[in-house]
Amino acid sequence: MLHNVYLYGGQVTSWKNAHGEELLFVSSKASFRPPRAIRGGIPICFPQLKSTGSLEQYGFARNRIWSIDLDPPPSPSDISHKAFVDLILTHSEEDMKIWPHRYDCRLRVALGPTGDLMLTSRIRNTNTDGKSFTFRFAYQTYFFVTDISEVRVEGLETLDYLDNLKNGERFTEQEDAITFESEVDKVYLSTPTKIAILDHERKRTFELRKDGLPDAVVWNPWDKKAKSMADFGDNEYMHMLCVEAACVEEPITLKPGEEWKGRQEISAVPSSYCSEQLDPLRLLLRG
Ligand SMILES: O=P(O)(O)OC[C@H]1O[C@H](O)[C@H](O)[C@@H](O)[C@@H]1O
Repeated sequence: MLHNVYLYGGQVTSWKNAHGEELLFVSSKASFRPPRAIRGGIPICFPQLKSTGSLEQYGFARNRIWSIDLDPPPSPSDISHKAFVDLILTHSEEDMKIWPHRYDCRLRVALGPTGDLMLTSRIRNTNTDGKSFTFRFAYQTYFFVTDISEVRVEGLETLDYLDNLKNGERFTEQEDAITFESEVDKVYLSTPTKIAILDHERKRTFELRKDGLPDAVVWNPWDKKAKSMADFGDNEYMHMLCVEAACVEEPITLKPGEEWKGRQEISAVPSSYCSEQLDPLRLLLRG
């Protein structure tokens, strides 16, 4: 059996392991109304996050039709990818009325030799008027989990975070590991490059590795908010967790001709996975 990945527009909507098990969450109430993003999978959020600017919530990229990129820039990792597809989104006349910039937003979706899902985004400023632009970005990844109350996230302990449920106020995480018993909507700042999501019930660990994306959003709407969302089942909050490699606190600025790159890789491994692997100091000591 092969590892599988499915795409809908610029959004990964399914990622299956070699046993055919779905690893991403997609709501049973997700509404497929192209080009709108659907509730689940991995929507790409660009150039705005939340309602921090004048654009639609989380920017327009997740609600656009992307094209196959027939002329992607060469990538040093080409040979190690088992299978990949290159997509591109560029400025449209319509979007330039709301965000007056020219850009190439490229996305490579690749499956590694052991089924890892690798997403690489490259955004280039192609403005011809000499103007820089500024943006934020997130891979809004919905992981499928068996039972949220049995899930633990490691790698974010002791970090500072902005709590979206408290008007974005800044706090420091006090818990040894992050567990879930109510609504959570936090932006962890300057996070390590590896985060682990342990699904105890399924004895499975997702390992998320990232590059170029310093922050990580952790979100679960829990029961009350779930009921208020039209495209989300009342009890589906039990089976999902968003952990999003993102660039939230410090936006990225590109001058004309400049390019930014942000990567996210996720693996699903059996839970003999050890949290020690996340501790860079112990890794260094081990040499
Ligand atoms: O409904 P959406 O615009 O897709 O947003 C869904 C959720 O995404 C993120 O994870 C945010 O941190 C949440 O505040 C938001 O509610």
